[in-house]
Amino acid sequence: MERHGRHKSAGVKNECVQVVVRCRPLSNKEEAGNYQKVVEVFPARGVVEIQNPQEVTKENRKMFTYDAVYGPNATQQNLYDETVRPLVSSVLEGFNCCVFAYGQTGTGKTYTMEGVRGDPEDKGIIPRAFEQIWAHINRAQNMNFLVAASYLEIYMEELRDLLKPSNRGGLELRERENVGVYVPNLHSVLCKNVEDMVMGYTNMNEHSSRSHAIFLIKIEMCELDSNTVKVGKLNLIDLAGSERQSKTGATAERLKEASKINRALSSLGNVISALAENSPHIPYRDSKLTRLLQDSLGGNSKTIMIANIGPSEYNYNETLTTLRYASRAKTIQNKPVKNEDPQDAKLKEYQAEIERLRQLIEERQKRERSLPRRRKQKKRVHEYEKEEESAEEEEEEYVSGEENSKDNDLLQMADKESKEKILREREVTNQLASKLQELEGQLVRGGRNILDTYTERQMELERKLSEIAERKKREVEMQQQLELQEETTLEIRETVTSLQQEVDVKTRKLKKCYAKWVALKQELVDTREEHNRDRRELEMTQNELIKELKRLLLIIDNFVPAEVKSRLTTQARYDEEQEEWNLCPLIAMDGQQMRRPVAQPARRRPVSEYALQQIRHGGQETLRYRGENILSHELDMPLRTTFEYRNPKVSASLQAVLAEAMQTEGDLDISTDHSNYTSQVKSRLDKIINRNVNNPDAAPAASRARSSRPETAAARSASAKRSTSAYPKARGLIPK
Ligand SMILES: Nc1ncnc2c1ncn2[C@@H]1O[C@H](COP(=O)(O)OP(=O)(O)OP(=O)(O)O)[C@@H](O)[C@H]1O
Repeated sequence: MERHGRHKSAGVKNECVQVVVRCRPLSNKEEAGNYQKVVEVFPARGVVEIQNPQEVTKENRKMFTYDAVYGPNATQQNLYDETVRPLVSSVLEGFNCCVFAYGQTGTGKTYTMEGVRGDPEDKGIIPRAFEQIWAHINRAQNMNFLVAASYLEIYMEELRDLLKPSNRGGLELRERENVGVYVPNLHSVLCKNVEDMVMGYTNMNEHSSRSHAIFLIKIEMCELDSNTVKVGKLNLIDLAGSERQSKTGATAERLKEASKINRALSSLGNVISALAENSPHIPYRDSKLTRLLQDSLGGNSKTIMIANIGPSEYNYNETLTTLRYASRAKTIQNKPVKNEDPQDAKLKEYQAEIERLRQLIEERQKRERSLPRRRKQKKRVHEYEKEEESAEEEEEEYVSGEENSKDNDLLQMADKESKEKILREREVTNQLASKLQELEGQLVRGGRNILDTYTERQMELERKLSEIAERKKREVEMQQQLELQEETTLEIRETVTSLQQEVDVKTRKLKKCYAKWVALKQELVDTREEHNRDRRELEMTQNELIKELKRLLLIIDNFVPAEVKSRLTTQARYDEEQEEWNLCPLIAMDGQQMRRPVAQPARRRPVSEYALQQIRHGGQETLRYRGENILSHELDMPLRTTFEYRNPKVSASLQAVLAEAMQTEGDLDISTDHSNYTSQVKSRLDKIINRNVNNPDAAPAASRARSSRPETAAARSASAKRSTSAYPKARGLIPK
């Protein structure tokens, strides 16, 4: 739980609002009413637990953690020493600090802030803070202090001066940069000692428990050696009790009052929530209370919120609300800054004025002292002059006697005037001296208490107390950290348990999966073997089929005419369903089926001569030759028509060979029988071919003439083929 020492901007240490919860004992009334306690506090851990009285189960207990928690047995001294004393020490270092007590009516806010008057044991925070401040001032060496106290209340959104009741009505809130929110005409009393402060405080008008009472202490401090000034401010606030309207007693006036108080308190709640949620808009301006607390909540101040609660089941809802508010307030961050050398410090003004008055008085006193001396000197000079002039005086006795009496008169007059002047000067000096005394009286000189052994022991005790407080705070923090860690450990343990269960389930699943995997693996082996068998069989079948195909292709290539073959390739379609090959009709370019033209049914067929003769001779066999169209049968379109027929081309070389065979060595005897003629031609051809093979240069002229032309690659391969065979191959046997 890192609550202190968080830095936000360079140089300024952010500090969270410190939240302390104090639970009072059951009141006599509550005990008499036999109300149950629903609140339990654990100061060592900083924990408060609250149980819903309607549903008493362990799950219904709500737990809240705070910076410190005090139960019914905690003393005022404990609370002060552990939480407020360090804060007041900060005031004396020049910080703005604030302590405010929040809670439902009758939960002990006034008891905590003021305590029981006249009972030194039960003194509250305010009188104890006075004591601490003055103990510090009385011990501080070489320092001047100016201590001012004000006391005001906010009642139904109206500010009232509790130290000067005549000041009522005219008080307003103002805001100034570097000063913050302040009340301009608020009466403040300059205190010279602790008695002044306590007297002022105890004699003041008592505030209503339905108003917010704010005690303001401003301490200006000046170190005489360095002449540096610091200003510490302490706001001690006893808020009005938050109360349910149903519990207030329902007079119209009371309801109006309660609703106004609640509005101010709810605006305080809204400010706390907005700050806790880091909202961009903080509604400080919603009420005078929140405006006054502006610096204390989220501003330049160190703040302690004391949330007072009661333990009774009767107040369960209000207590829960207070605990929730307090919990939210924990997250509010303040930015306390030391107020060093402020421009508006009165102390500096006072010191300058005192200095000025001192110098003035000194000058006047000097002048006063010098006046009678001057008068004596003047007298002596006058007597000497008189002796010098005595001789001449005898001669002119009459005249000089007259002048002498005049001089004496003048001297007497001067004496009288200077005496008056001296008296006047003295009077002014006395006035200045009394003013100086008054100003000096308002300034408090530190270090009045001589550092005797008692004071030293007291200081030591205070040091020890603050040490103990610090340790206790650390203990609570550590305890809270420990609890957090325990919680985390528990969570981890739970997670581990759930993980173990998960592992068990997964192991079972894994085993099942493994068994399946083994079975599948075996199946795979079986399937693979079966597949191999099938494949071997299929390969054998494929080989057989390929053999058969080759045989059939050989037959097609060699014995099926090209056009039939072409028809087969273009028109043959495999019918997947019937698993057989069919010959489809030809499809024209336009996608239409090509049909053989049919004879026009209306036109008559030409009748043959034979048929005509038969008709003439009255033959009965003419039915067959009747003139009507007998071709109703649809035939396939031929691939070629007779128009497309071309004579087979005989290659030029063969033609040349044949021509030579026909021309050379005389005419062939065509009259002889056919076999003789054929053998003659054959022997001639053999001769020519042998000659051509042995002597290619002696090839016929036509052939030579062609070979003299540059040979293309195709021509070269054709001639190579020609040379391998003596005869042109039969058409049907030419390999495709
Ligand atoms: N911690 C405590 N120990 C003993 N008595 C307490 C404690 N807290 C409060 N009380 C007593 O409870 C009563 C109510 O306390 P107090 O008047 O301080 O409440 P309050 O919150 O200020 O009420 P209101 O909002 O009406 O001003 C007083 O009699 C007071 O002595």
